[in-house]
Amino acid sequence: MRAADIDIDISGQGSSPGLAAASEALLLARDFPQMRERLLTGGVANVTEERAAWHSALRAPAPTEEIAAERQRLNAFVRMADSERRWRNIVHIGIGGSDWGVRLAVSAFGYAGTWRQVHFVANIDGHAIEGGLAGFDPHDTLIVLASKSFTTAETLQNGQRAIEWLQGSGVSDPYQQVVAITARPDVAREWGVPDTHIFKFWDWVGGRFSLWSAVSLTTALAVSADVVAGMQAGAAAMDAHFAEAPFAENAPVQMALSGIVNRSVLDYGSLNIAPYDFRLANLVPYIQQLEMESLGKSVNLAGEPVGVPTGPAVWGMPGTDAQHTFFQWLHQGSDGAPVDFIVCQHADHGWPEHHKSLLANCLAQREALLTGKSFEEVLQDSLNEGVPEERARWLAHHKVHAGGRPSNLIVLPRLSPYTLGALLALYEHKVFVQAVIWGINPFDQWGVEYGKMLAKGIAGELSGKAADPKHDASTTHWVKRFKESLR
Ligand SMILES: O=P(O)(O)OC[C@H]1O[C@H](O)[C@H](O)[C@@H](O)[C@@H]1O
Repeated sequence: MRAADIDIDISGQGSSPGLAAASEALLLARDFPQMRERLLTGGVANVTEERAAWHSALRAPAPTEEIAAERQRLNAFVRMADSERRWRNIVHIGIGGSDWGVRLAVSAFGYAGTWRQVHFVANIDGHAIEGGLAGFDPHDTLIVLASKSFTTAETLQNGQRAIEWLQGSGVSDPYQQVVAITARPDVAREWGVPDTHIFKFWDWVGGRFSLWSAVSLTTALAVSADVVAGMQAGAAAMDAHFAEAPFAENAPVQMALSGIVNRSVLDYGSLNIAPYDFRLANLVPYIQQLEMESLGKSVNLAGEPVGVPTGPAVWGMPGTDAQHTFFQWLHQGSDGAPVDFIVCQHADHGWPEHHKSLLANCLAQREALLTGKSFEEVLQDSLNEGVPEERARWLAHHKVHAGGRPSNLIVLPRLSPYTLGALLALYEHKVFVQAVIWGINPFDQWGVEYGKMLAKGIAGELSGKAADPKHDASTTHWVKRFKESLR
């Protein structure tokens, strides 16, 4: 299958004419065409939060006037900063969707260094902001605060520290060195950020889709505005493919269906992402957030249990590092996991022998998982090497590779903003199709909200508020103990 310049080989997944017919019937029974239409036209796709999930509008070639105007403002800001050679350093402060996408784009296209240095600060751990500010000249640093809600504790606390750092360093007008990107411009204004430094996005952009919004300002400043535009164009091409291609040739649909079989029928509990590209290390956490926040649900839209296992745990690491870390588990462990191999046909460096090895490793790992090696084959290998038969038979049990482990091979012609944008949209739509089939809302994240709320309560207790009597005994013990050490 080919979609937006990307080849998607799903021949490593189970298939049969019966399965294809049943899958199509299931999609229709779930009103998939109508649900897709609602998603792509800005209807209320996120029913529990009563709003659209219209991130596709942000990359449409002809978006709304409001979106186009905000894009122009952002590009003008980047042009101004570049022409005046302002801000050698950027501290990008944001977390989750306000972080991973930008980190991914900057590491993918700025891997060989950028003239502006960027530090990403997400974690509430004070060491993160300490390291994020270290080594930068405060007079030549731009602080980018990226938060859709402008209420996220990590981002606000880290942002406060960064502003104090500017103030404490004698910067004459610190807020001229602060930019806010948010769906709550009013709150950013209350913080003191000037209007010209506030870039807006909208309530209907889910947090994990923020990459498509003005949050990509950091990408534009660190690498270039062309990267942002290229990623948008690639994602828009994948949107068009998703909207128009028949089910049998629709890459997100087909990837979704095999993922459902792997999870809900074959009972694989996880999905491994193996980008054979050093530049795509941050693709793993990006897809991890996309899939696990979206599909980490077990009730359907009617509020009833789904009844089958839903979204898998997503994990991974770039190959070939992964081969020396956990691939043994994939080859011979008792559980195994489907693997998405992602690789570029052409490299952008000047050492063809490295790329040859990379491609060979990618294909070899996939083949080993797929075809395996039987008892008879490994036995014969040992006998050919002269191993005595008794030992060879014993050894063969250890060397057997069951094979039959499912995988996808996703081949980009080369890593460009266009192909990366298309790849991300491929995964987004795959996740959407799976949510439709399982009947769940992929656009909310109540578990994250619950955790945030509890943390806020405990932070209050650590600052002296009365302990919540509803805590379990262990939490009560540790709140008391940490409170003492914080005095
Ligand atoms: O952009 P913010 O409002 O600060 O939110 C940052 C992140 O917060 C939570 O973790 C949500 O689950 C994410 O989806 C979101 O991206």
